[in-house]
Amino acid sequence: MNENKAILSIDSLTMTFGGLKAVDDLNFSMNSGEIVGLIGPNGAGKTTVFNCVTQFYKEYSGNITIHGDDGPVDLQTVPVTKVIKHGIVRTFQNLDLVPDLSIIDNVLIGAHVSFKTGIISHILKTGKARAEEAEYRQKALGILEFLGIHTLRDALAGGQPYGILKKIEIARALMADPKLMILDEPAAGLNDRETDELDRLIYRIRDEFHTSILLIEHDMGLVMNICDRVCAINFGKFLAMGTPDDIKNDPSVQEAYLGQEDQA
Ligand SMILES: Nc1ncnc2c1ncn2[C@@H]1O[C@H](COP(=O)(O)OP(=O)(O)OP(=O)(O)O)[C@@H](O)[C@H]1O
Repeated sequence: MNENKAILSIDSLTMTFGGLKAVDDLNFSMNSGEIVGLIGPNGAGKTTVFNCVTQFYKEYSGNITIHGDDGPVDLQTVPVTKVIKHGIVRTFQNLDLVPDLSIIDNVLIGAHVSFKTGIISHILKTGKARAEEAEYRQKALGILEFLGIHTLRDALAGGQPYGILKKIEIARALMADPKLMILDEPAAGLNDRETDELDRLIYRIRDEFHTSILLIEHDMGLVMNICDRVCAINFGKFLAMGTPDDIKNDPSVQEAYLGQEDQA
């Protein structure tokens, strides 16, 4: 599925730490419904790109634009806490869950951004707030079912295997009805069976939730299997963007990765 309508554009993105250009005049864009992988050797600048897109870093130069239903929005004008309102959600490599809460309550944390009734109504548990909570609980259950972990809904998140924890984080992100999901190393820590399942899950998320997916992943098998297109960077600079086959055969990409092996 590729609707050929831009969802995210990155134009001349540069992010500097002291004297170091972590991202250096980077340009790429992705279309609605696309699964795009951002790859590059260690220290290439991938995480910095994610942190700029999600506005965790705001001191960048260049433009990052989300093309939502209401037209293009320059994300630099959007506070980090409001980025989710523009349909962008992110999962973290270091899972950001509350171990002492049940799985479903962890997922419901992702819904607070969408609540229409105010916080006071929720504290006072007014009828309207209770109805809204019930509606979101139902939605959370549906998402847990989609991910195949609904029977665990009342179990504590703490102590669950890594594969389950990752699914809880994905469930929480899906509560926000994302237009663009940003996945930070989704396969890290998963065994082979879980990684195979992740391939299919990412497709199902794209197709059933009508979202685009941008991912950083060191597991090249996963990247090459699932991505429609791959963007390769090194030393913060654009190297190449194309289909997985184009990228595998691109001399500049091969050289960047060989350089990394030489250092190892
Ligand atoms: N907060 C920071 N302060 C200073 N330097 C940073 C900061 N974050 C990243 N860098 C530097 O910017 C460069 C790009 O780092 P970044 O983490 O974006 O790369 P990456 O491609 O995500 O790497 P990896 O694959 O190893 O996670 C590196 O040289 C890194 O040391």
